Amino acid sequence: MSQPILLLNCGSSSIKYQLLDPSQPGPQAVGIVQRIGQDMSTIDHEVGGSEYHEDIRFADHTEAVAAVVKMFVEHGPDLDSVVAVGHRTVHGGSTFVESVRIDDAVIAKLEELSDLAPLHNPPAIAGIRAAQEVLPDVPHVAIFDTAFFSTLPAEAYTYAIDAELAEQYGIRKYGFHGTSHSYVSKKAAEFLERPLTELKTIVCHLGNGASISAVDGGVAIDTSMGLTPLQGLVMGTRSGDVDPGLPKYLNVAARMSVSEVDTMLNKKSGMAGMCGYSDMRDIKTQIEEGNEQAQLALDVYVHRLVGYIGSYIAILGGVDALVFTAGVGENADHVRGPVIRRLEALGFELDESANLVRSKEPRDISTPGSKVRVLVIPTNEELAMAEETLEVIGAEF
Ligand SMILES: Nc1ncnc2c1ncn2[C@@H]1O[C@H](COP(=O)(O)OP(=O)(O)O)[C@@H](O)[C@H]1O
Ligand SMILES: CC(=O)OP(=O)(O)O
Ligand SMILES: [Mg+2]
Repeated sequence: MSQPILLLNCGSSSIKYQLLDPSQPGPQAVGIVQRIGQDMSTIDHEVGGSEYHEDIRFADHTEAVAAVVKMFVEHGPDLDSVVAVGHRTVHGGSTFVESVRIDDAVIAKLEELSDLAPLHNPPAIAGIRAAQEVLPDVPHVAIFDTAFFSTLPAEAYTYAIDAELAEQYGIRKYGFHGTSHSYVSKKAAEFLERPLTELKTIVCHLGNGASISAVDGGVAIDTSMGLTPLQGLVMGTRSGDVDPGLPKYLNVAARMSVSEVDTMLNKKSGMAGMCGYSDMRDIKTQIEEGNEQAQLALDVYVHRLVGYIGSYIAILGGVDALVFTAGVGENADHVRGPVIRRLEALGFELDESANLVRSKEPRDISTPGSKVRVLVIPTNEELAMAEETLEVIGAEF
């Protein structure tokens, strides 16, 4: 019996979606809306071997979700037989450590958590509301980015701040992109034909948002994002790590409010802040055209990443595989190349021509002599979300 599930993955700059039927191989439809909120957005919808593309500006995720629904209406498949919808929901806080069926109380809690994920929970809530309007009679399930990191040891998730304050306000490292880090670390073990339980893996999820995790035997032991998805690596528009003294300094020196500083760090920093471009494709073009600011921005991005990789090798006590995934990790050889070259002293050796190969398949881009396997593994958050959705609705049937 056909039981398609609709999966909506609202990222900060994109919406990825799939219609998946667990009884069928491969998705029935797959699509992506990109560059939401930028000068021009795109939507690509793929069904039964046909591809549909439109260039339209979507100011926000509500407009983008409406366009996704329109694609289904115009080009199919019919959404009438959908049995459930799975939504990527970034911040679960301490309330949600596993996937849940969405009701009004869940939405209210997600709204409360919006302050902690201002670029993510509001789009996810917009996606949930829009999808509930189109498909009011089926269960909607929230799958949390934070869930995979609920295993972090206390020494990794505790901030060195006033313990009572931390307890009262739930201040700790939560970690994000967990569905992807979990999926990709399992895929790495499969690709290497080694038991997950014996593998030390570092996963670099480099998209518009970016995070890195240390996974020991399938269990996450550290990750770069924190209380919010702002901490850690350099991202498209987010600063990642800065001196915690910065808000106070800007408050005094530039008379910026806390909220202005927060907006600056989330939306006007990272690659966009340093060189005016948030998209690694544009940054590549700019560097080729001699833009020195773009080159500096890439150098900062690579420097930060190399530092985290070195730190996670130390925390893991060694590493078997370093994995690149998500938009930048899967596609940007001009990011992977400089990172691996700088890790040569630690036994990493890049196969330069393998690094340039374009593919949607998992692949090894290290030389046979490299002490660490360097892999590119396309993430598939939607497939992992489908499994979660089935588990939640299965338990309720
Ligand atoms: N062909 C490519 N070359 C370089 N970078 C790319 C390419 N395709 C996508 N990207 C990068 O991937 C990013 C989007 O990654 P993605 O994982 O889809 O992000 P998110 O889920 O956070 O919206 C874009 O901002 C762009 O920088
Ligand atoms: C949590 C996060 O940063 O997600 P995204 O990469 O989709 O923006
Ligand atoms: Mg993403």
